[in-house]
Amino acid sequence: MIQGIGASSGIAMGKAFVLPNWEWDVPDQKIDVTDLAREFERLYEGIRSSKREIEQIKGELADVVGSEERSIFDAHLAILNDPVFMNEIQGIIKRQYKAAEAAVKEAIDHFVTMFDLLDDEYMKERALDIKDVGNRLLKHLLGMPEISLPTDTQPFILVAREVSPSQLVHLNPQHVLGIVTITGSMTSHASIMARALGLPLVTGLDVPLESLAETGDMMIIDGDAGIVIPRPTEEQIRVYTEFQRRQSEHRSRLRRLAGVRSVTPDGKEIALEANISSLKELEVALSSGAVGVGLFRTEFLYMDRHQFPGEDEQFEVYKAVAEKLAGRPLIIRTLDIGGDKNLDYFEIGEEDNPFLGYRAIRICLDRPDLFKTQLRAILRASAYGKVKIMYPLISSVEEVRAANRLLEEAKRELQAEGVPFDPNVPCGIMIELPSAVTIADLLAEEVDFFSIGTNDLIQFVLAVDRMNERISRLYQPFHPAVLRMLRMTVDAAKRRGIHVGVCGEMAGDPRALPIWLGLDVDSISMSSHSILPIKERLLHTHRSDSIDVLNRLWECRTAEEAIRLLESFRLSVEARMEEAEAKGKPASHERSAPADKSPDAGLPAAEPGIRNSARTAGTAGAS
Ligand SMILES: C=C(OP(=O)(O)O)C(=O)O
Repeated sequence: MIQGIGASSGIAMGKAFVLPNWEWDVPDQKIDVTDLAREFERLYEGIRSSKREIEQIKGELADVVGSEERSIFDAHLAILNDPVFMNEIQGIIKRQYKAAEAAVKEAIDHFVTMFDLLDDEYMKERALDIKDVGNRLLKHLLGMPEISLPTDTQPFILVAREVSPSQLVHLNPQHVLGIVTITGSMTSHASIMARALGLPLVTGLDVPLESLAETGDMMIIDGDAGIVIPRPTEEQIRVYTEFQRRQSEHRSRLRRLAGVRSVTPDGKEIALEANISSLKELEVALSSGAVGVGLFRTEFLYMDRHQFPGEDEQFEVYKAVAEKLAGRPLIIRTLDIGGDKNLDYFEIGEEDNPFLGYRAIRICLDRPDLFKTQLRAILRASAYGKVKIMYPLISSVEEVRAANRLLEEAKRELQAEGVPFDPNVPCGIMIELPSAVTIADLLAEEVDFFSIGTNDLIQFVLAVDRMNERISRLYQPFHPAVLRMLRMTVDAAKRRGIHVGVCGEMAGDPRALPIWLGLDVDSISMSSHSILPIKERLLHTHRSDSIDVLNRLWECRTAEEAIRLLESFRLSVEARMEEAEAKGKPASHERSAPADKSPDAGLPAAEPGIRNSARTAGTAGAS
């Protein structure tokens, strides 16, 4: 049994397929001075073809993975546009009279060695991106076909020294059970991609590839525990088969919770809503039992296109989402571009600090034409469902008032045109800036609801760029400063009697559940796949216990202390869940659960409650 990093959850059992090294054999070919122009033209054509191919992959992925995963390929496009990378290649062709492919190979080796030498995870990841893009470019220059994996065999576990996101997108999930790589990390692009594709992945193994497995060897991988078992014994196979059976039972149990009310044993109900960015995602959200959409990220409507979407186009999307929700609440967040979300056709310009720059509501207030187009579309959709409007990145009362003035203007226009809309459409704001938290009492007087955007809030309270992997350990959701900000926000909302929800990633973190229950927030909105696992916990978590935990949480002086406290509470809830499961007894208030026949879209591989105990038994026997 080999311990690595469990980078994508789930169990896979099957035969190994060891991926041959995806590196082309490139002859170190020289050219004549008269061939220089031709060689440059070959290079540019190769770059054009590579870009076209990457754009095509992005397009094909639109239905399969989210925007975060697709943006990996934006990083690849950026490399092909990078003057430093290109100058290096052109310089080698010009000065050393090398053929384009030989120059590309030399440039890749140069940058990869340089980044690898830095012994820094982040730089190693950039090296892998350069290798990936470089290999694609070489493929075009050499006129080679895509490396394909076998499709005529039984589904297999892919074993490789490393895999690139480009290789992963060409995998047919029907042929691949899981992935093992020698190098990689939790945050590597391949891991992000595997999670999005739902493939178990174990990486970071301290063994040579050759000794790990040969093609055809039986193998078990456990993406939750980060374990690889090459050539397992009969007993290990039996234990993991049993474990898989229990996982599948757990998934069915979770599915049955979809129609159950999310209420604690002592009666506190909290609405579990979904974060979505398209109509397609709404289907998964509804089959996961979401009682509404707490965050519709509209910026994705504006991406992967060449101009701003018009009012009618936006209206059709918002209306379709509102209608599908059939009376359940829908919070539509107005355009939140800038920062890490840029549009090809809207020039923001170079900024030293894009997250602090021209973005979100700042752009909208600066460009009333764009903003009013969206507001009119949302207002028109409000005639078809329970629509609410939410402004992002609010830092002052003036901004709320300025946005509301434009909203009123849009309402007046629609009224004059005789177009139906809800004149009382609720209007709220994201609380994601420390300034908004500190004046939450003043803001609460101006709006109908707050939604705490913990992703940005954490980054701004702690001054930690949420996209910078090098400082990701400083991005601490349970830092006492963040916890105090949460308390201040909820207190301000409660004093004014307005609805308060949470819509950042923290909402779906099981450790944070007692915080929301203790603080008494009204709704939490998360990725659809977190809804049922969070609901299962909620059904076994008393609000009174959560209040006790919260009282102790305020005493914690460090994030580490806070996490220890929340972890121990999480485990105590899991013990209760397991006890109930062992007795075959659902929580009293979940007995009326109607059977949900929906497909298991959005469900996680398993939940810690069953995972931990089953694996402990399993691995004890296995080792
Ligand atoms: C939900 C949030 O917004 P974003 O879309 O930027 O993640 C947040 O900041 O918590």
